[in-house]
Amino acid sequence: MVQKSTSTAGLRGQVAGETALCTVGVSGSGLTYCGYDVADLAANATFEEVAFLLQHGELPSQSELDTFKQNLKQQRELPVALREILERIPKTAHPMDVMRTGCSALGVLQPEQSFAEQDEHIVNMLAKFPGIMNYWYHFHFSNKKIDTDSNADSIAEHFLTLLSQTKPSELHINAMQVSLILYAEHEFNASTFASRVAASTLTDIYSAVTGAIGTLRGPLHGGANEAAMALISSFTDPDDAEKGLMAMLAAKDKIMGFGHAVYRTSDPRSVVIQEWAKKISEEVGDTRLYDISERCEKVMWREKELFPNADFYHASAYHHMGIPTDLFTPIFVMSRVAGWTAHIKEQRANNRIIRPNADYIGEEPRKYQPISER
Ligand SMILES: CC(=O)SCCNC(=O)CCNC(=O)[C@H](O)C(C)(C)COP(=O)(O)OP(=O)(O)OC[C@H]1O[C@@H](n2cnc3c(N)ncnc32)[C@H](O)[C@@H]1OP(=O)(O)O
Ligand SMILES: O=C([O-])CC(=O)C(=O)O
Repeated sequence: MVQKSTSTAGLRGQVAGETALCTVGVSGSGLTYCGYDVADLAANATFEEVAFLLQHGELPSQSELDTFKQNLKQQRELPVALREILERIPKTAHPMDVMRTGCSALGVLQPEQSFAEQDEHIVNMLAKFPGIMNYWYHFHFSNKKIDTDSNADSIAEHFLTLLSQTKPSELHINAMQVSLILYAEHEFNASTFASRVAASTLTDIYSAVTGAIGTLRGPLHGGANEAAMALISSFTDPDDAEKGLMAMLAAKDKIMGFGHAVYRTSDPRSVVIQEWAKKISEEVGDTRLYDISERCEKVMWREKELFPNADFYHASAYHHMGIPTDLFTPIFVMSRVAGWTAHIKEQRANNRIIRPNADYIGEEPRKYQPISER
């Protein structure tokens, strides 16, 4: 069994600030957004309701939700200069680099001039991120300059419509709603903390979100959903997965999509997305990757007491929704921007620059030596 670290390396277990947005693992495994259980939200809410909740601390009334959705719809079209920038980013770029550059470019073209404008810029990012990803993707991979202004009712439907260039099925729209809700917020995870550190310098909102996107990109964080896809698709069937995993564990490899810095026994998001992964696999009539995933879960618990995190079952779910693997982590961005920006607002509302100390472990004080004497 893996010994879960009790050291404070990586600031593990340290309190680094206050938030009213989210609790993670308080009862060992739970997750709440502004007091609501994430499983309750995933079963009943839309992503827009959850984004509003994170931004305003309360669920919207019908008229508040209608106005919020209307504002989001009105901001979907990308400025010409941004489309030109996206066209110049090479086909070989990683889509997360496209998202990072797209967000940064938005901050150049439509800068946040004062914090009083922050809500407008949050709507701007929520509305435009699906278009940024899909405009670049279609320009390079289907030789099309797509219209990013769809009539879709939700961000979930809008993203899937732009990607497939057809009307997505209700099953896929509902699965994407759930996925966006599960990914929306997670307390002081690495990318959110990065956004709060940036915000604490009183920088603009696009700079703080650009830093967060770069932080989410890594395989130990959001990039794990893509790495989990690479893992499960490297196995031919569940028995092959068991054999392969045992070899990887013997070689002390990290198994992507397993383990967590805070949860100790389970990630409450995993069981929710697992159900959707099963439904979607059965709908396409191909449960091979899902069956492989289930076996991985069994082996990892038996061998290491490690459990699937939010990313693991997203891999087979997204794959069978026809989403290219490289776009998995950018979808995480389209959702987590709701959480990042809620934290940026919270940091700004009660700010002190985040500037911890370090324990010095270097050389004792010494005199400069001229280069001729070294
Ligand atoms: C949405 C998200 O960002 S969820 C996280 C996504 N990331 C991944 O799935 C990547 C794989 N997982 C990991 O690398 C880790 O579990 C992390 C980064 C998520 C958490 O890291 P930590 O807080 O350091 O984990 P923890 O303290 O529980 O780890 C203790 C031991 O378990 C091992 N361990 C943890 N996760 C794994 C894993 N997935 N595979 C193999 N061993 C693991 C660690 O290597 C460590 O062993 P060591 O002390 O010999 O180095
Ligand atoms: O909280 C973390 O460390 C990582 C995580 O699960 C998330 O950001 O969703």
